[in-house]
Amino acid sequence: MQIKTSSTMPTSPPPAENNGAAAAYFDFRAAERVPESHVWAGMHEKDTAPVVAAGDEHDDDEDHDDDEPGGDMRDGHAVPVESLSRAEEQAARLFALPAPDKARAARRPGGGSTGYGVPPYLLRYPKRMWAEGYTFPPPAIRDEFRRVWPDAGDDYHRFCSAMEEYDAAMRALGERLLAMFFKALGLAGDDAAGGKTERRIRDTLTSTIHLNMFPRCPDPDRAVGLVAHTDSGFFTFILQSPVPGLQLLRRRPDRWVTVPGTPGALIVVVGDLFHVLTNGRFHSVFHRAVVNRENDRISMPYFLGPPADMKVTPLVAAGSPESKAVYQAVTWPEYMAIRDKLFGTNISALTMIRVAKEEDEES
Ligand SMILES: C=C1C[C@]23C[C@H]1CC[C@H]2[C@@]12CCC[C@@](C)(C(=O)O1)[C@H]2[C@@H]3C(=O)O
Ligand SMILES: O=C(O)CCC(=O)C(=O)O
Ligand SMILES: [Fe+2]
Repeated sequence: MQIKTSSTMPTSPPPAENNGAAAAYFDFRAAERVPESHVWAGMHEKDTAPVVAAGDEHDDDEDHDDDEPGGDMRDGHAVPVESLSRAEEQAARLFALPAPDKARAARRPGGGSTGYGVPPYLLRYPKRMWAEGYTFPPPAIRDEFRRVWPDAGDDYHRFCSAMEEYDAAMRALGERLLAMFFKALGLAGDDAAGGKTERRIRDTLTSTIHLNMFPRCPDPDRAVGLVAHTDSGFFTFILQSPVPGLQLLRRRPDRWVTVPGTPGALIVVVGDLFHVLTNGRFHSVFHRAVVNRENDRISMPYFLGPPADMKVTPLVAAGSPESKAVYQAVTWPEYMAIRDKLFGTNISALTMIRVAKEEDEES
């Protein structure tokens, strides 16, 4: 395996026992120290981007006005909040189950990303992260969680109903946000072509829920909850809880911004395929999760993206100064395959499908 040279990459080879798709998680609860298999050197050292708290940073070249696309989501009742807290509560119950119960639902080799365990892409890193995870597409909830609760009792039903409600709320929000993004880009449905594309994308949106549990950590400076990455799909909703942990990378100068632990706040993370779809006008964002000494943290990122067979083609607004697509059309699986091939290099998969230079650099 190739070892990346960037400062956030550890340099020792992966522990062999962690390479299986269904590798069991380390017993975080019992850990009094961070074992070598989970040590990420250099993560929080001076050579990486400094960390600031949201609100403490100043940015002169960006305007924060009331016309931002998400502006009118704030009033009214965009999201049923009880559904979100119920889902969080049920996610916590899932992770509190005995290890063998969770292990019954382990990812199956070749089973894609569904199941309990490290997502395949993250397994390629030589070190493990301080997290447990469970990934599933919402239509599979009932089948998937029979593996955890084979008796299909009350716990099973409570869990499944909570996840289904969470799915309904997030999907509705995703559809509304997509409409706002299209409007903001001047691609809204007034003209026939734009409207048709918008509808086609909205009506075929696929979603994936990834439940993360980041256990409290005896040495948070030497561990990583989730290594820096961009999401590959269109966009991701990340509900915030009182325990902070999500950090976003702001560029030029690079610094990690800690998202405050505001319960009920939803962060929208733009992914690579939305970057492609909007022809680079919406940028995908690097983000990561850090861990802390005191508290467990649960997150439930909700990923929205195109169906596997949809070629994502850059949308170029009529009458905009920019007149040609700067990215090649790709499907999600094609994009993942490119990203996978580039693992261990410092080359972004977006660069690989760029056909013309964007005016701003992407180094
Ligand atoms: C729908 C998705 C989105 C996935 C793949 C699949 C299921 C799991 C998601 C994550 C979650 C953790 C980071 C990431 C980078 C990973 O390795 O698995 C994400 C990835 C992506 O956004 O590319
Ligand atoms: O837990 C978080 O805040 C980030 C999760 C995330 O980025 C992911 O799962 O892709
Ligand atoms: Fe992410």
